[in-house]
Amino acid sequence: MALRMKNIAVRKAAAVLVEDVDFTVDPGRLVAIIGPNGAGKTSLLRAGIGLEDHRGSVSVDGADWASLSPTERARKISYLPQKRPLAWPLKVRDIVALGRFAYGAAPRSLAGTDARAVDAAIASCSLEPFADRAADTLSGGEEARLHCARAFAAETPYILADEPATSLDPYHQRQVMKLFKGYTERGGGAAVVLHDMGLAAHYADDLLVLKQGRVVAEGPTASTLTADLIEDVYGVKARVTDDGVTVLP
Ligand SMILES: Nc1ncnc2c1ncn2[C@@H]1O[C@H](COP(=O)(O)OP(=O)(O)OP(=O)(O)O)[C@@H](O)[C@H]1O
Repeated sequence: MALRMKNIAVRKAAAVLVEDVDFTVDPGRLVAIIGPNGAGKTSLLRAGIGLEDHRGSVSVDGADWASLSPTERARKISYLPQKRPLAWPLKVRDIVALGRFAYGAAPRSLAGTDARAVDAAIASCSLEPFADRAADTLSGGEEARLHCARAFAAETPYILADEPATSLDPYHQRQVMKLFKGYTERGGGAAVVLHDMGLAAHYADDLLVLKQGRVVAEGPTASTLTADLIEDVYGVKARVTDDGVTVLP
């Protein structure tokens, strides 16, 4: 049981965006994908779920991703894209209910399992006070939790999230990471693109480190995230301690 990507490569004309990346997300693990701007993190996630033309193969719990129908795929992996525009002023509860779409649930008439999944997702993301508000009235932190709730409502075994904590204040960044941690503690497998190495150090079980489209390091966070790695990948000096990561001036 795992989400496995093998030999993933993404090219656009002469540009190599991702080259020969192997990547596994195991149930119960939170993997942080880190690397500088343009390293290929988004391209890898998009290729992994078939949104980007690519070479290589993807399997989910033993099933070849290419052979799954759109509905089967939507029941396996939730994807939080980097850009998450809210096109309509829908109610928070109705947006979370979109997570049940792959089960045939109509947002305004949820029952049984669907209603329970939506209520649980709203509760786990502390969105009860906002459930009947128009989503375009939420603050940035509340909106980030809304997107997490939509993903959790789908009750997929895997979630891929592209920078879910970016542009949030430190408190809300931690809140969002705790949501993913809770999801993996309940048995889900999550891969989360992060730019904040402190968050990665604190919350991720494993790291996948990309640079110029290639994997330069991977493994358990504690042994993988070193000052040498940070200098090699980002070109900055850093101090890595049990308390976290400090990027030096
Ligand atoms: N259609 C395209 N043609 C050429 N290059 C592209 C195309 N799409 C993306 N790229 C380039 O591919 C590289 C990888 O982009 P990607 O968005 O995957 O990186 P990223 O690691 O997610 O970056 P960031 O941290 O800035 O979000 C970037 O240099 C980007 O400009």
